[in-house]
Amino acid sequence: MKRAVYMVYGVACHLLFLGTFAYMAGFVGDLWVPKTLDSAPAGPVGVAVAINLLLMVLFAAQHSIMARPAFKRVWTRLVPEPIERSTYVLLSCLVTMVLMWQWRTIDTVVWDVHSPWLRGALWTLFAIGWLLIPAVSLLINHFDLFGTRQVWLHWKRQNYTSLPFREPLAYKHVRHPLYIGWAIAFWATPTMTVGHLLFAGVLTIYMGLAAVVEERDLVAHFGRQYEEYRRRVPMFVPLWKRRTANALESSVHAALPASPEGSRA
Ligand SMILES: C[S@@+](CC[C@H](N)C(=O)[O-])C[C@H]1O[C@@H](n2cnc3c(N)ncnc32)[C@H](O)[C@@H]1O
Repeated sequence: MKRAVYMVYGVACHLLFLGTFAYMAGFVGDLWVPKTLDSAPAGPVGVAVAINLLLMVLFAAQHSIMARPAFKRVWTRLVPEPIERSTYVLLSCLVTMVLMWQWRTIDTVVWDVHSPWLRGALWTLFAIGWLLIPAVSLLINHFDLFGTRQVWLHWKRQNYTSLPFREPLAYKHVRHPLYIGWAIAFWATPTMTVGHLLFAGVLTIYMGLAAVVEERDLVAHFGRQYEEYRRRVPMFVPLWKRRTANALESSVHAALPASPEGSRA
């Protein structure tokens, strides 16, 4: 009975993610859905900026803190291991929904592209970004990332086994293609407002920092294999010269507090 409940819970959390993701595409693109980044200007700009920053800090804190090993050790005393990832997914969806629900529009236009060709190209890029995210997650570990593999293994009375290091397709060229997909999805728009720019800018900076922290975990988890991968493959920009990239990454690493152990982001 418990295994069936976990299975249903895991699948429900996964489906909730897919729904939240689809809504978010409409939210960011100002398309189809009732509430979007640019749908309803409200109140003074200073207040809107403060609320939006607070929402994004909440989003970043939930995503980062809950992925750390120390947090998971305490957390799994309350939440059973097989549904730990699904619960992470559930809370990530809830935080994302709050962000979208409470988002304050700042509709001052930063750029507005008029050329139909360029508009078409930017919408194509937007679609590529949103398609790249599920595609890359399928390449690497989609069902593990969203917790359904964990409940499925539990359902079959099998122990959880972590997935091995891999370099499928895009991972041969950059170490964080998923974050590149998100960045494209956030930035590719023919009409950029101040609110949209704030959203894209803050979340892009967050992903840059999250990738650095995630890599410490990945080195701790995969060991030399990931260290060697880091030496060989650039972080975000394909063909980026390793020397420049290494210097940049080292300075970010130096600015962050030391982390002794590894986990999944
Ligand atoms: C949220 S995903 C983000 C992956 C990466 N930052 C990206 O942008 O593509 C994090 C998960 O990917 C896994 N992961 C990242 N790179 C990997 C690799 N080369 N091989 C296997 N797993 C990897 C980590 O273990 C973690 O569970």
